[in-house]
Amino acid sequence: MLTFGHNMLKSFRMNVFSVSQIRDWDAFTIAHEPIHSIDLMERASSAFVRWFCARFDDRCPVIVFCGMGNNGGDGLAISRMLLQKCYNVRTCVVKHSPKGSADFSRNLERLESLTAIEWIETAADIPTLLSPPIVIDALLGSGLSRPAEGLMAEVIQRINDAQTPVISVDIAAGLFADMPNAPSDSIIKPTHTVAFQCPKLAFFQPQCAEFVGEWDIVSIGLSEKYELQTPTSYFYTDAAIIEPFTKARKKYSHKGSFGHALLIGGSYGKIGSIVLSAKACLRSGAGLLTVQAPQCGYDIIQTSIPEAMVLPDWHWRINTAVPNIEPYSAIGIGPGMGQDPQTLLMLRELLTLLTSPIVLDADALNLLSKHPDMLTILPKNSILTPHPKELQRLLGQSWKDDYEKLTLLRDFSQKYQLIVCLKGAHTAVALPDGSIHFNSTGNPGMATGGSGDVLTGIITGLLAQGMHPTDAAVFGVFQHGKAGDRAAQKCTQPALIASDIINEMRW
Ligand SMILES: NC(=O)C1=CN([C@@H]2O[C@H](COP(=O)(O)OP(=O)(O)OC[C@H]3O[C@@H](n4cnc5c(N)ncnc54)[C@H](O)[C@@H]3O)[C@@H](O)[C@H]2O)[C@@H](O)CC1
Ligand SMILES: Nc1ncnc2c1ncn2[C@@H]1O[C@H](COP(=O)(O)OP(=O)(O)O)[C@@H](O)[C@H]1O
Ligand SMILES: [K+]
Repeated sequence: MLTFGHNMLKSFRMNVFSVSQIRDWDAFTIAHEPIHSIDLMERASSAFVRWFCARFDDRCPVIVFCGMGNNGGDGLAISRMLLQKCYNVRTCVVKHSPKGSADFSRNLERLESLTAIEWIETAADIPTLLSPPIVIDALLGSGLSRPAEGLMAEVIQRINDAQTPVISVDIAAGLFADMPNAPSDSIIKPTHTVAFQCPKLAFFQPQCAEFVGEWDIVSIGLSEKYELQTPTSYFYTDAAIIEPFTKARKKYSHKGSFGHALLIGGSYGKIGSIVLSAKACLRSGAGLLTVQAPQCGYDIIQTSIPEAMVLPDWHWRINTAVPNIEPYSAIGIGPGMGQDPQTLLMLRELLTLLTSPIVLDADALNLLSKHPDMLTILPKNSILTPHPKELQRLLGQSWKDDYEKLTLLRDFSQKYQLIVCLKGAHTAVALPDGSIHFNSTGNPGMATGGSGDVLTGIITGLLAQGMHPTDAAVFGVFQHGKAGDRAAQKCTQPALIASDIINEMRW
């Protein structure tokens, strides 16, 4: 029955390192490649310039704002490279320190032979950005050690006021890469961030959205060995995830080879939820699907998804019956289910019968929140798919910022040994080993009723086919977003509805 093999997660994730790890990674590469730090800076800067030139031609005037650390050093090298490509470039350096870093100083010498540097030593020196050029922000990078203040804060403010495209080198000036800023901090609001080698934790935090903008990663060839040997708890799931899972079906396989899923949900007025889950479950490749729903859903489900079998509850409006779980290879429960006391009894009884992981969403999560004792009887590696409000209910508390939210998410997942997919723009999948996997796909068009029901169906379908629960969660979240992206391309984000995600599912 196991068609996908065992936990393939290791082969398809990009590490998200902390600032101190990035610094060590840098040093490791310099020592082991070996390469001089100035040449590594040259490599980083040319990677940025390649990205930049592919998007902006040399008719766009460019103004590069530099600090005096290595981020500023990158900025100086970028200025030089753009000048050599005949771009119209002004270079301004904020004199925030008596002395620049060694590689900043080397790059300053190299640039001074090509052009005049404009030093910003007081607010009066800040150039007016009237006919808006493109701003490259190389003021401060991952070496930020305190919030930007004084002259630096003033420059940041002026750039933000200019309403011009701003491209941040590595990370926006003033933004901490892996810890929260205070609301009053001065931070560049870039249209785009071009980060070196790996994303920063801040890129996945909703509270940092305006300080990140759109973002891309450019490779600067840091040591692969370091990446493999250095433990981290944060990962980014990119398109490489698809490859280990794209296996052709065996010639003599049959519907029994792909599992039998059971979905439980729906209630009077909310049968549509379980219909969406059911369609997505079948599209995920499950061999057979049974849907348990109240009587009122019988005709609706049989008519809208003839491929699914229906197990009607005796109750007209709600789910009450505990199913015989023996025939099923995976169970998903919750979409549109309601929270009637009789449904609660059914859920509680069902949980005591389980021996393998289950998928829980929506009202199943709300019932768990009200009766947290049930969390302890959930099979290890069960998959919960809360949106932030549902997570808050599960935790029984809120969080002061998005960083604390991640800590609470991880603690919860580890305490109960559950997989928790916290849904959002970069859905965060927390695993019982303490790792958190941020998703790369999806778009705001998916912020529409029923999108989450589709995800429940997908993950249940993957689990039914024998996929390891961690793979089913991370891969399912990725494919859900990917289908959403295809759907948005076809019908635009505002017009996207959950059914479009199902129609764009392909493996
Ligand atoms: N492995 C990588 O990712 C590489 C990174 N490089 C660049 O190096 C950058 C990191 O360089 P640094 O560590 O020099 O860091 P920064 O360029 O961010 O600057 C740090 C300097 O600014 C000072 N500083 C910190 N916070 C300040 C504030 N709020 N106001 C004023 N001054 C402040 C510090 O005391 C220090 O002197 C990266 O962001 C990236 O641009 C590349 O040059 C080479 C490879
Ligand atoms: N801005 C966004 N960017 C990317 N994905 C999003 C965005 N908003 C919502 N989604 C995705 O859409 C789904 C919404 O789920 P949920 O909130 O449970 O909706 P519903 O309960 O209506 O089904 C989640 O998978 C979420 O990750
Ligand atoms: K920067």
